[in-house]
Amino acid sequence: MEVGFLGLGIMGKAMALNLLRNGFRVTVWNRTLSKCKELVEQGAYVGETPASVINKCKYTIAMLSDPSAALSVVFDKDGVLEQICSGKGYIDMSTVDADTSSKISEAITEKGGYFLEAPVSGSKKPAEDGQLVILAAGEKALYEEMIPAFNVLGKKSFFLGQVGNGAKMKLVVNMIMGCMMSALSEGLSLADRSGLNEQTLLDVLDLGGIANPMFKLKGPAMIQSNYPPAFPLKHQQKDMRLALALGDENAVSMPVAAAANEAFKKARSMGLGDLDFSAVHEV
Ligand SMILES: NC(=O)C1=CN([C@@H]2O[C@H](COP(=O)(O)OP(=O)(O)OC[C@H]3O[C@@H](n4cnc5c(N)ncnc54)[C@H](OP(=O)(O)O)[C@@H]3O)[C@@H](O)[C@H]2O)C=CC1
Ligand SMILES: O=CC(=O)O
Repeated sequence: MEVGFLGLGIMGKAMALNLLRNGFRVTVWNRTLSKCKELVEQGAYVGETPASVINKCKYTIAMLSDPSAALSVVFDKDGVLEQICSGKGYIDMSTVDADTSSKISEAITEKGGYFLEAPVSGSKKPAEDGQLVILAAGEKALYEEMIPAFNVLGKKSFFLGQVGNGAKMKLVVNMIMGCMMSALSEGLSLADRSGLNEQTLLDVLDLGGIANPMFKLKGPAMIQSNYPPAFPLKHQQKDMRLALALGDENAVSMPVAAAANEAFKKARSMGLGDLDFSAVHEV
């Protein structure tokens, strides 16, 4: 199977490499072209623009930072819309809001193309290991055609119905994750300042009902103030912001998420946006 891949950041690079390793023919594009080099060494082709990737490939996946990047790659000059046409599928796996996804879907469908949103749960390591959880919505036929690729990228795919449902599910999940990370950060600080051992706190948490892989993975590094970026904090704050907007639209009161968002905003203002989201511990 041949696929195009737009966006080779932390996630996109790992996902495209996985597809290559599993026998897919992959044509990549990244705004900063130098990031394509490692993929080319592993057998990928390079497209000069998003439009040229779409022209070459029947299916193209995008993994971009945020709504403005996702829109720009589709609507700007040399973008996806210039070449999308009947028989071609566009799969946006970036985390964006439902409105952004719907705008992209409408534009692609108008040109005769197929659209699927398919944001993922799981970070750098699950992306490297093909263990993502895929939250797809949109064109069911395209979802079914993408199953071979999703089986390589993820451990489980959900088809959630109409466009927007994948985006919303992803935002709800990440809103919960951001709240949990904020709570862990406060707990570690409270333990430390009140004379307790932080590692002992992690050991206690790991044996009880709120044990989870994220605390276990990130906790020990947080104690060392070590935040190598797997999921950049600026993206977690974007997800909190978009989840809160979804709460506004639906009149859902979210005081815990609002407080956590303030902590992530503060962390960004302290220049921590490119570190892992666990750097909210510094706030
Ligand atoms: N990291 C993680 O653990 C996870 C991330 N996600 C989501 O996946 C998406 C990608 O995340 P991640 O890989 O970590 O992010 P990175 O910041 O590592 O990569 C972002 C990518 O978007 C590109 N980009 C940014 N702005 C533009 C633009 N205006 N036009 C074109 N390309 C642009 C970047 O290009 P360039 O290299 O030129 O800057 C890069 O390829 C985000 O939506 C994130 O929320 C979802 C699950 C887990
Ligand atoms: O979006 C981030 C993740 O870990 O999932």
